[in-house]
Parts: sequence; C-alpha cells; structure tokens
Amino acid sequence: MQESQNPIIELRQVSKQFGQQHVLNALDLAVPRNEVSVIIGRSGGGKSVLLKHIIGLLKPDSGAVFVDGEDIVSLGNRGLSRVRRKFGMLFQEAALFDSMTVFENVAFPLREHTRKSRSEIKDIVEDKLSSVGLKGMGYKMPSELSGGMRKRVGLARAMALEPQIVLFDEPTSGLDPVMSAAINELIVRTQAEFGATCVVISHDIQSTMATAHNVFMLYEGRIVASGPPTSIRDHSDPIVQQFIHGRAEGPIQVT
Ligand SMILES: Nc1ncnc2c1ncn2[C@@H]1O[C@H](COP(=O)(O)OP(=O)(O)OP(=O)(O)O)[C@@H](O)[C@H]1O
Repeated sequence: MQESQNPIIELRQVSKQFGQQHVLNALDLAVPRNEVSVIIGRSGGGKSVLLKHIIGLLKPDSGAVFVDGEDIVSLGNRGLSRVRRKFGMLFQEAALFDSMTVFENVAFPLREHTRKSRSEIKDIVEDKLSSVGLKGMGYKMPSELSGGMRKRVGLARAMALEPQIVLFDEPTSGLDPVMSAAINELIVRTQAEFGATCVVISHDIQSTMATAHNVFMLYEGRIVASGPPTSIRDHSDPIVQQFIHGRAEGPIQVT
C-alpha cells in the first residue's frame, strides 16, 4: 500500500475507563491523510479523552494508537515529544500567553523547538500572521483582541512549526455565525494550503458539514458512523439522525 493511503492516525480497539466509567469502548478510528476529519459527539462523550490518546497525553487501558504508522502507546517522554512535533494544536480558548504580544505568542514554539535566528523567526511569524489575516497585528496584546482574532493567533501559533497534523478542539464554540464561518474557512484553507491533516472536535453540525471531508460520530465510546458529510446526513441510524438534527426526542437519552 502507498504511504498516502495509510491513515495518519489510527486507533485500534482502544478502551479507557475512569473508575467505573467506560469512556472509550474498543474504539476503532482511521483518520485519512491530508484531509479535514471532524469528530462529533455529545458533551461529555469522550471527544477530549480521544484527542488526548492521539497525542499521547493519556494511555489506553488496552488497544493501540498509531501516529504516522508508529505505535505511540509504549513510547516514553522523549519518543512522545518527537511524535508531538508532528502536531499543532488549537485549544478551545486559544490558550494564548496573556503577558506576551501576539508576535511573541506565535514565535514561542519556534524559540522553544528550533535554533532559527531572530530574523528567520520574524519572517515565519509575519508569514503565519498574514496567512490568518492578522498582518501587522504582532504588536497587540491578546487582551486587545476579539475571541475570533485570538483563535486566529492560536492557529498561527499552531502552524508555526508547520505540523503535519493540526488538531482543533471546538474551534467555533462561543463564536457568532459570521466568525464561525471565517474560522471554518481558515480550517479548510489550512488543509489546502499546507497539505496538513486537520482533525476537528466539534458539536457544531453546521460547521462540520461545511468543512469536513470525513465525519466520525462518537457515541458510547465507539465510532458509530463515519463517512463524508452527505452520508452522515442521510445515515439510517436513528442515533446519528437525532444528533445531527438536534432533536430532544430519540434513542439518545438526555440526562
Ligand atoms: N482524567 C480524568 N479522570 C476522570 N474522568 C475523566 C478524566 N478525563 C475525562 N473524564 C471523564 O470522561 C468523560 C468524557 O470527557 P471528555 O472531556 O472527553 O468529553 P467531551 O466529549 O470532550 O465533552 P465536551 O464536548 O463537553 O467537551 C467525562 O465524563 C469526564 O468527566
């Protein structure tokens, strides 16, 4: 099989429980390369736990996690930090350093992880800021920015090391529809321009349908449906239908 056909992230039979609570239940997931994949599911359904397994912040009780063909479950700290270099991550609240300027925030991973010169770093930071529509904004402090702008700075920082995979944790939560559309466009553009694999965690169905090449629905610790947005929209499973149409009535119990 050609490398391009191998999934970039693969979870095989991954189970994880906290106390008596089974969060992941023999979960299988294969994320294709160089596409936008969106993982949807209920609040508290285990999406963040799944994400933490992908970057090795949590280890499964059983099962295997492969990143770029490498089983990461048995890796120690050194191996994990090497693997994590393949990832950029945009956290829910952008997680900027409030005491640093926008420029310093984006420059941070370059200073931490590379030996690039000041002028090289300056060029990269300016390039990343302009690719997220924030050209010339490097001197601002995060507190001076809107929520959407902060997310864009977060994305510029996540892209600074030109990662193979960018993880987005609820990128549109708390944003108005216009700003959500702008962020969605940015995700699609990030994928297309950088050829990155984008993995998005979301319960924003409209954004999912607009951005995803592939949708995976997580329910009761397993992926219960996967495929392109159209196939998810027309899926026959009543659980999928209830979730994507946001109905209170149906097999999913509101607790
Ligand atoms: N370290 C932990 N210890 C104990 N329980 C945990 C831990 N991490 C997560 N959980 C539990 O696992 C379940 C899934 O949590 P998770 O944060 O993955 O949900 P989620 O799908 O990301 O939710 P949301 O959409 O609301 O962010 C929750 O019930 C949570 O309390």
